[in-house]
Amino acid sequence: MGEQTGPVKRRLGVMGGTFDPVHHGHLVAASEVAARFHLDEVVFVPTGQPWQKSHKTVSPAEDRYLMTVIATASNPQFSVSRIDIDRGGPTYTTDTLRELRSLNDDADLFFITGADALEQILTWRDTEELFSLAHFIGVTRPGHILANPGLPEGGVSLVEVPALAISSSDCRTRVAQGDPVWYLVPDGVVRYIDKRKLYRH
Ligand SMILES: Nc1ncnc2c1ncn2[C@@H]1O[C@H](COP(=O)(O)OP(=O)(O)OP(=O)(O)O)[C@@H](O)[C@H]1O
Ligand SMILES: O=C(O)c1ccc[n+]([C@@H]2O[C@H](COP(=O)([O-])O)[C@@H](O)[C@H]2O)c1
Repeated sequence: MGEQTGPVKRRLGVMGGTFDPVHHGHLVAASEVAARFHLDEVVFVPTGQPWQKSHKTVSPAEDRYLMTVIATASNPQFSVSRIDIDRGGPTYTTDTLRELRSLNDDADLFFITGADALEQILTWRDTEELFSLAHFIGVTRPGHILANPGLPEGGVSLVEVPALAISSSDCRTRVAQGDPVWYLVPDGVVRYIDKRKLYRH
């Protein structure tokens, strides 16, 4: 009798973030991980309420969602999900991944995170469950050391991506000071920030 093999699973990348605004660092990280890990798709998931940023002012979820749609629209491998925004309440990645698993039962999930976020991951909610829901991929980010801070053996891969020293906070500060953000964020996002007068204080 021949060996029984199940159907080949889709490989779905998940890029969670506040995306206030989304910038080329996010897009390059997603694109590089998609290529290295042979992902079929990367879904960007803007946070609803990022509870660890509750001391900061965060732009309305609809603005962050629309900027993410604009930034990813030209790439057929990228999509954007509203699940964290529509769920309401503080955003926990365990909820995100559970929901994505039930919506994509034909897929294995790969959660993409920068070195700074990976450093903090043990402070997230329900960390024991977290690593059973997806494989985690930590990517390099200028100014942060990419290391596995005691995370489960085999549950995390560390990947070097082209270094882009861009952060959303720096983009917000630049707009507030009247400095350009052209080429730090996609052109459509520059125009959206301008149209909605975001980050001007
Ligand atoms: N330049 C970058 N290179 C690689 N990963 C990045 C980069 N910028 C952000 N990330 C990762 O993308 C995810 C979402 O990041 P987030 O939306 O918080 O952007 P940010 O630039 O870190 O924002 P802020 O400056 O407001 O904290 C996180 O996992 C973060 O580590
Ligand atoms: O699950 C948690 O407790 C948790 C705590 C902090 C951050 N996260 C997730 O980490 C991703 C990056 O978050 P941020 O705040 O750096 O944009 C995003 O998907 C967040 O929902 C998740």
